[in-house]
Amino acid sequence: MFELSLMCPEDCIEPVSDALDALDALSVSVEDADAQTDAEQALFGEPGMPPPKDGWQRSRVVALFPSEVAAREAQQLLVVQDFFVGCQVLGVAQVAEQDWVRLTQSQFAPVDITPDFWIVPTWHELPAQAVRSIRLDPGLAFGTGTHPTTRMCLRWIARNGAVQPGAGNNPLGRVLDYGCGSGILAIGAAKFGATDIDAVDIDPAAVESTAQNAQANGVQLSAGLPDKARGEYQTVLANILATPLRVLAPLLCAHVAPGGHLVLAGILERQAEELKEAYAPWVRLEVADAEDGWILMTAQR
Ligand SMILES: C[S@@+](CC[C@H](N)C(=O)[O-])C[C@H]1O[C@@H](n2cnc3c(N)ncnc32)[C@H](O)[C@@H]1O
Repeated sequence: MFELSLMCPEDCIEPVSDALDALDALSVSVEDADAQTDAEQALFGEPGMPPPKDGWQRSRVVALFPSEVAAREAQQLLVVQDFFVGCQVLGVAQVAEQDWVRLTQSQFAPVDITPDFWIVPTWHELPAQAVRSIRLDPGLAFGTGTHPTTRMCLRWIARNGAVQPGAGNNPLGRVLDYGCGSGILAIGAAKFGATDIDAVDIDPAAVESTAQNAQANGVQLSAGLPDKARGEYQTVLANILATPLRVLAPLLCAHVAPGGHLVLAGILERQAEELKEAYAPWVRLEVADAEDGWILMTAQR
């Protein structure tokens, strides 16, 4: 394949990108031409929302074509357009062949939650020390075990789910994973002996992914949209973000059985007080763990 690289000011990015699409480019990407230099500029947008601007004042636009002829034809047509004034052709170059599957897979290694509890991609051998493991491949839903918020929840499950010798029922009891993403927390709870588990998410793709991952791990759980959460649970896990967690406070607390545990993640250190206040009418939240600026907050009803 061949890529056509252009330099464009911000106000030309949209017409140039549209024209490249119309010229059958396989893909069009826009990068900060000053990336990795002192002039680099971050463009922050809200998760799930479009970026605040089309690009940077000096943007590198790269279009991929199946052949050199197609790339050069696109170049010839673009340079005579009115909107191309102010843009510049950087060149046409062949893209080296890569094993993309291998390259992607190499970025995901097994993750240890505790010395003997691991998250392991399916293409990896199980580490010898993995007494318990979750087999999970990166997919559309959040939760591969690499994010500190997920890891802290899983560490809590490992600490609290291990059955003491001679003890009867599993201490996690009935479990609700609220905002289940890939289902990693619900599956983790199952791996630590929980048998009655509901996993819910507002995103239908996450619900689908949770059901598939549960099946691949040989565990039983019930995945669905949030209205699938019914009644009281001994353990309620919610790794979302501080703002939705504040809004969800009455709902989540209503699902915690008397004596049960509430486990919240997705909270930054500086947000601890606002979360404590939001949950104060129902429970007393405490910081139970911290990693890379994120905290885990828990409470018992
Ligand atoms: C950070 S991910 C956590 C995924 C997984 N539980 C983990 O710990 O890795 C948050 C998930 O919460 C879901 N979510 C966000 N707001 C929600 C809401 N109001 N109700 C239910 N799920 C929600 C998102 O769709 C996303 O899948």
